[in-house]
Amino acid sequence: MNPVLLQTEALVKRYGGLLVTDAVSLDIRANEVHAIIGPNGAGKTTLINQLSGELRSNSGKVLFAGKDVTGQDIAQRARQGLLRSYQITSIFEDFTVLENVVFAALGAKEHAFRFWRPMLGRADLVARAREALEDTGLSGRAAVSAASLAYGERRQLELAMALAAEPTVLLLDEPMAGMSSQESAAVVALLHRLKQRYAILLIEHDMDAVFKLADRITVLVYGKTLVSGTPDEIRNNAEVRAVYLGDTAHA
Ligand SMILES: Nc1ncnc2c1ncn2[C@@H]1O[C@H](COP(=O)(O)OP(=O)(O)OP(=O)(O)O)[C@@H](O)[C@H]1O
Repeated sequence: MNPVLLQTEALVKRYGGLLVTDAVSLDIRANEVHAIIGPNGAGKTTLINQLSGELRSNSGKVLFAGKDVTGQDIAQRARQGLLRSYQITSIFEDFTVLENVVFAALGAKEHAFRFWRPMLGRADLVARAREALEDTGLSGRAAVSAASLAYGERRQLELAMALAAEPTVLLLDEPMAGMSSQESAAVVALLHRLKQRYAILLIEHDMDAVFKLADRITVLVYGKTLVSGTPDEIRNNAEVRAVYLGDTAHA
């Protein structure tokens, strides 16, 4: 089995009396896509926020590459390679696609938020940014302003920005949401390639995409892990079919 890169131990998040993450323990291994699925309100986004460091947990642990990062904020975790796609830095509409990616490449490691334009003189960052654009299929749009991108292309740009920041683990919250079926298919193909290099935690409502991509699937219901297993195990689990997949389970 591939090494564990990210792990939670009995992670808990409460909002007042509402237990949103109920002692969740799971792990994400190198070169795998681990998908989290579950009904609306199951706590998927909350869990990803706890993993990225955007939300503090009430109890439990987050271990990244064997190190306890529970007390670290989002920037500290990002610098070590635990990256949530859209949260590294927001898109600057007036800058070009390439400039946005160069900025993400710089921002994750050096916190230098000044001298914007001269950054394009940094050959190492530009090379990394171009590679991320190539990976995400956006090379042809490098020189246009971010404001002119279509919705699907913006999601590709967010992914390119995460890649440029040199992740080891990518946290993706509904990367196909709002995309056309053609755009979704392109993202599925992209994530297939990316898992050769990274560990990916994927939250996605598109079950076709989940069952095509995931090596393991965890089903969350009311903040609790109902079951975790291979796509086949999940597809054939009677309880999962009853609470979530219903008749739409994909054969
Ligand atoms: N800031 C908050 N304060 C209070 N309750 C919250 C807060 N954020 C989330 N919740 C509640 O926590 C529960 C889980 O929400 P969350 O968004 O994590 O679920 P989800 O599985 O991602 O849902 P969806 O599939 O609809 O995106 C919901 O009942 C939601 O109302």
